[in-house]
Amino acid sequence: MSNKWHQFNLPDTIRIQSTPGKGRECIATQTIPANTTLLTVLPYVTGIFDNNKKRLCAVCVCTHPTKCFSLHCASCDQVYFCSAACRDAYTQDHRDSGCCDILRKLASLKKVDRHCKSVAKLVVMIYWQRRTRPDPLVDALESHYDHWPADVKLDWHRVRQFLWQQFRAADWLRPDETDTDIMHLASKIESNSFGLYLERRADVVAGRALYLPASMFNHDCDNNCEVEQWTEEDLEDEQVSIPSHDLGHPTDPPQPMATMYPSVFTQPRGKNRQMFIKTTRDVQANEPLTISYIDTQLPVATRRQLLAQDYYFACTCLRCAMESATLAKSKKQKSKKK
Ligand SMILES: C[S@@+](CC[C@H](N)C(=O)[O-])C[C@H]1O[C@@H](n2cnc3c(N)ncnc32)[C@H](O)[C@@H]1O
Repeated sequence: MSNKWHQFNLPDTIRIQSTPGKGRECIATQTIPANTTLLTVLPYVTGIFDNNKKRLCAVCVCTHPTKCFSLHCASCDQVYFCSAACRDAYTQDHRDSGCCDILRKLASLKKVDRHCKSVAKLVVMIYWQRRTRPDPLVDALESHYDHWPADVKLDWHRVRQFLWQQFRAADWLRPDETDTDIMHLASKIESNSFGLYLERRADVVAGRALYLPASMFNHDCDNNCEVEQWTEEDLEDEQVSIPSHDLGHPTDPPQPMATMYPSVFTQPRGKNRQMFIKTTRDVQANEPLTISYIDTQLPVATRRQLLAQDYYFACTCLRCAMESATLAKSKKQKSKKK
């Protein structure tokens, strides 16, 4: 086993194995019962989507319970904070404003695909962060850049040029680094990051984050593990109850109390967005440990299409193989009948 895989800091219950057609995958080293938490990971880097940047704290990644945070980084205006403590943690880390300059320019870049912009935000943060907190695991992540179709590469053209120029001017590049390396990082982010959901709104993806050790978990349409995220605690402690008629017209009939939250909290609302990976059923020793990247309730053709289109791979799981074979057989029988 390569030494670099040990750097993923996985627990003793997991080893990494390289499997043809699947790359590296996590394997159970022993029998693991259902509902066992295998990993608890903090994000290496998080990027909140522009349309939710006021709703999620850029440091602890908690969600404002009802509206928007007002504290923000005055230098770039791209990141918002739940509390002065989170703002101070961020600005202390970003005292050198190079990151803010690039984030601000990126936000105002015109005629750029929104998805590219949101991935590029993480690229900037990783390049900035690696100057003080490099992590060799970022280099070890899998990239599918070489498989990107020409139209996707074209969508990226402007952002690619922008990042290359900015990183060069800021002196952030390693001596032999090229603009293709920047694109490989963009692809690694696409293939290895996890969606950040609004707390209590599991249907709204509000950003994405890299949880490095979790990036070693492959997809399976019959997965035996699941991912959970968690942040907030004591959410209710700062809510203020206001009689609703204070908010409405004085002649309105009396209403029950309404709950309000301040736009700046006295304490950080969370302890970063932790990710848990836990088993959903009993797993045998030497069995691959897998999660699902997509909705596994979908029919096989749709699942395979989504995985190819969004993740650039043809799923080699047993369920796909069996359902694809059944589908092919029934199509053959139908065409014979005709
Ligand atoms: C998050 S990474 C998982 C770790 C990866 N295998 C590696 O070696 O770095 C996701 C990548 O793993 C591969 N992969 C994951 N699940 C797969 C599956 N069911 N079939 C084939 N390849 C898979 C794909 O290349 C995918 O882009």
